[in-house]
Amino acid sequence: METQKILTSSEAEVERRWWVTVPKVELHAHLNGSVRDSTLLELARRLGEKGRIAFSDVEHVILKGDRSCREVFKLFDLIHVLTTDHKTVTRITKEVIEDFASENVVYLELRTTPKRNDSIGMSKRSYMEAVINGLSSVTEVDIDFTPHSTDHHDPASSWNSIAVNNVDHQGSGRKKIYVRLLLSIDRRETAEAAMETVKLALEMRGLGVVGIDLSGNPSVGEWSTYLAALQFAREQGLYVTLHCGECL
Ligand SMILES: CNc1ncnc2c1ncn2[C@@H]1O[C@H](COP(=O)(O)O)[C@@H](O)[C@H]1O
Repeated sequence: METQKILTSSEAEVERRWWVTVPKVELHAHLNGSVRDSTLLELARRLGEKGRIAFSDVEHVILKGDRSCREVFKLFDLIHVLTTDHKTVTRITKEVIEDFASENVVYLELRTTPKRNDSIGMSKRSYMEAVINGLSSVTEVDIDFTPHSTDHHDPASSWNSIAVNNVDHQGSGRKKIYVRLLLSIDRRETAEAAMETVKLALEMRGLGVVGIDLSGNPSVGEWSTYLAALQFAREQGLYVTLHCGECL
């Protein structure tokens, strides 16, 4: 039987650094699941100062290591309270891309749930505009997030008013990351909201949207609610990814 060598901490650190240098493809990143702890703590502290949350109650929740499935979805609810405004969505998108690139991810499929929040004038569309603004504002690395083919480009689309900026300093020796997007349907959503997300994804194909994701707490909702939207997505040529029974 093969025995596994136990690494000393300095050997483990050498190995970790080596893995960072390896070019990688990341196919399963959730935007709000990839936010820096330091950013979450900063946002929580700010909301605490405004009296909207008790910072001391959430600090340990953010920093906790191992989490049960229930705790994971509770944490997502907290993260959404902290991040769901246009400015912060733009900020976290930029940071998440730069973090993946710094770990030598060269191709990233980033998924996120377009969210509607009438109290702050947020629609699913304006949420996604904030994401695109985040991609456009990446400065630390070169980024390619719009396919160069114009197959799905509609010159009359209102998305044209968004400043889309593929930054590419060819030959500069800078890191480069290709980013494509998936729009997620949360299992708490209605059939109508799911369909709205699919239609938004179709409009955004020229902006690097390649698919639809069904995610959210697996103990919530019925498959039949999303079926029509997912079938429509497939008929229209979008890829579909499903979370299924990862934890119960
Ligand atoms: C066992 N792992 C998982 N199973 C199911 N859904 C998950 C998940 N991990 C993340 N999400 C989904 O992604 C959202 C956070 O990112 P966005 O707000 O979309 O950017 C979570 O609220 C959940 O709906």
